[in-house]
Amino acid sequence: MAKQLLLEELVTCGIEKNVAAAMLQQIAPYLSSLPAAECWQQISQQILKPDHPFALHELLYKTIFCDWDANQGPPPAWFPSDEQIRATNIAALMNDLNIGSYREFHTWSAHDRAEFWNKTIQRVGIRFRQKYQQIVDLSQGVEFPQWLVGARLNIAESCFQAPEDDPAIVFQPEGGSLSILTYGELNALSNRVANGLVETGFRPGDAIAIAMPMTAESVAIYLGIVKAGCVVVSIADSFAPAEIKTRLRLSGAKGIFTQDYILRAGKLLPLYPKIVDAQAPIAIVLSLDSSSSIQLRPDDCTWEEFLSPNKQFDPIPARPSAHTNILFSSGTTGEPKAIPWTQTTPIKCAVDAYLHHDIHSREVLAWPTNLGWMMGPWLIYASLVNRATIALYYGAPTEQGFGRFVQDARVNVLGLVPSLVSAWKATACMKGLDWSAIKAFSSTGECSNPRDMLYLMSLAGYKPVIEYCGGTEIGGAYITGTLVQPAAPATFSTPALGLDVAILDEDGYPSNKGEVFIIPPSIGLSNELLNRDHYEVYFADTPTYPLISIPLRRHGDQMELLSNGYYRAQGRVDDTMNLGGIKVSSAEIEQTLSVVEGICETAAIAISPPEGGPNQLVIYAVVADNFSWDKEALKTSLQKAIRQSLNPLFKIHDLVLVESLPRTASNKVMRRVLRDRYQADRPKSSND
Ligand SMILES: Nc1ncnc2c1ncn2[C@@H]1O[C@H](COP(=O)(O)OP(=O)(O)OP(=O)(O)O)[C@@H](O)[C@H]1O
Repeated sequence: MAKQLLLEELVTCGIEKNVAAAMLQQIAPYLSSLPAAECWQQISQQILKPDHPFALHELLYKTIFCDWDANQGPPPAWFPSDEQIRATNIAALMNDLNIGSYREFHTWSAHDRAEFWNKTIQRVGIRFRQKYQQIVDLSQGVEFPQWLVGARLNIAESCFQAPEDDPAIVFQPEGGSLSILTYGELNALSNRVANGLVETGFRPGDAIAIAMPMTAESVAIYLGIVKAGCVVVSIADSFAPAEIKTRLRLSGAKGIFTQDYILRAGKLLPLYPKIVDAQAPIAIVLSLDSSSSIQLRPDDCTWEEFLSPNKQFDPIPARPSAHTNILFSSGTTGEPKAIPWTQTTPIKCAVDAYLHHDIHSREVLAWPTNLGWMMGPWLIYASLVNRATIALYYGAPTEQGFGRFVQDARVNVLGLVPSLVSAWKATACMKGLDWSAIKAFSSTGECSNPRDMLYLMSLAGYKPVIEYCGGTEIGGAYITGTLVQPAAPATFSTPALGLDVAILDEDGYPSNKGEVFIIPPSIGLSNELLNRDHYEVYFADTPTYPLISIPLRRHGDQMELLSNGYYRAQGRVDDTMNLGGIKVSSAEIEQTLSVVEGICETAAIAISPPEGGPNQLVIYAVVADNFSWDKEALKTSLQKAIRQSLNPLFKIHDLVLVESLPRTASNKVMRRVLRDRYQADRPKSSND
């Protein structure tokens, strides 16, 4: 089919008629002469600009790829050039190993895992006090691997190998200006923390919590705790006292670092009183607002009182399996799990970042998060082990101030959760900024939708989005992307290097769509849980992969392998529904609905009717502020989208319009809460 583009179509996107005419003249030769991929490369890099209306970006993308086979998922919106590929860390390693193609490289990494980790540990320069005699001992089975046998290390030491004067952290308080903490300064500050801990009476192995925003100080505190041989207990600052209390109890924390207030969108929110309500142990309190003299409990002390003047500290070496951090999963599917990270988990963070995000020394990496979510500690190791710079903005990432920070700090890799992009798209607050320093985005936390990811790519003149899916108990990703492969919005191009995945159907046979299992072992995969039986949670009753008879590790996600070898996330196994005998994931329905005009976001849930019988599909939807909707008309549009793109048999039973969707503290939609809410409200809201 010849690609056609009409002047009126450009004008409808908001382009002035004479500008549109000139643009059409530029575009037409590409459209008529080049294959789709090349045509898109030319147009996306040379004609489309971040300031053009997004409707124009979308129109051109759809027109150019009008013949694209939808079984392959969305078409790529970024293609690496040979020069870009040659400059990557992956290419350097492939060159070393004399491996010619990425697929071959992944196969090698998954088959010769010991050698993969041996090589990458050397590449990123992990420091050992005593080197390992063996990379992995699997004598007790892949479910119980012993990594780096015989080694002694303190992983914080691997964070300080950049020149002392290089920037370790670039940061900016809300309304303030950019500041830099060098590697030398961060090292000295974390040593003062480690000395402070020893002087206060803490001993190696003690668990010490951090409940405060991710700031230059909290990064120094994190590294100081690890240097002292203690264990960080990461608690997100947004939690209520009861949740903080549970996490302190589960981890047996003996002390806590916190802050008096948090500044968010111009408001001072008290944090220390929440710590007191949680009956936390001895607290070391940083002060955001020096004018407020918050009354401390008798045993608590201020940051200034706590900090040792001694800037030298010899980090305590430990076994590879020693805990460094206790994290909690987000609890999307139930009670959060208390997951210890060992001295080796950070190696997974650093190696993923080195290979998949292609982090080089002195590059700047931003990822709005908190130490309470795995991406917080991940960001520390991903940046510092690779001698790069962490970029921290203390204000809300939903506002333009954040975008300006990304511009001014010359951020090279910007990570985020998909809901942040929806917010930026809804308010257009990131328009007009210069994000040209960005070389890649990364999205994690929950399923993204292709439209929002295309929008994100367009904000920086088309740079790839590395989808990054894993979990707290993985220390990184099990499935992701690279900078040596084309990037298609909201898809993954590869299982993570150093491991492999298997997608199985309900009967345990390999399939293109179904539950995804991890083929272990890998550095980063957890070996213990504090509040559950690790083997029961991840290995008991999992199928054995037919061809290789290795026990598979459960993760609870649904995945689809597309015909071009890329993957698409389908949400959690628990969010899968059976509609009229056909299995479908909520994520698939939500992705389909995301393109309907006026829709900001949706959550699809299945409800069992009280009288029994097949599940019914209920859609919760948030609509755009400026959209004048009529519920029945909207329901018809949604139904039409499902009929056209998914399956005419999936009938929407009910549409519920809401202001916002319930989310976990880490921003994940809690469909189980919606299911409970709908069942409870059913007589009122159902249209039976
Ligand atoms: N890029 C992504 N695309 C799709 N889903 C993602 C992505 N990144 C993360 N996720 C989802 O988040 C999960 C990991 O989150 P986390 O470790 O916080 O555990 P959780 O599953 O949310 O919590 P719990 O185990 O307590 O239910 C993944 O298994 C996946 O379902």
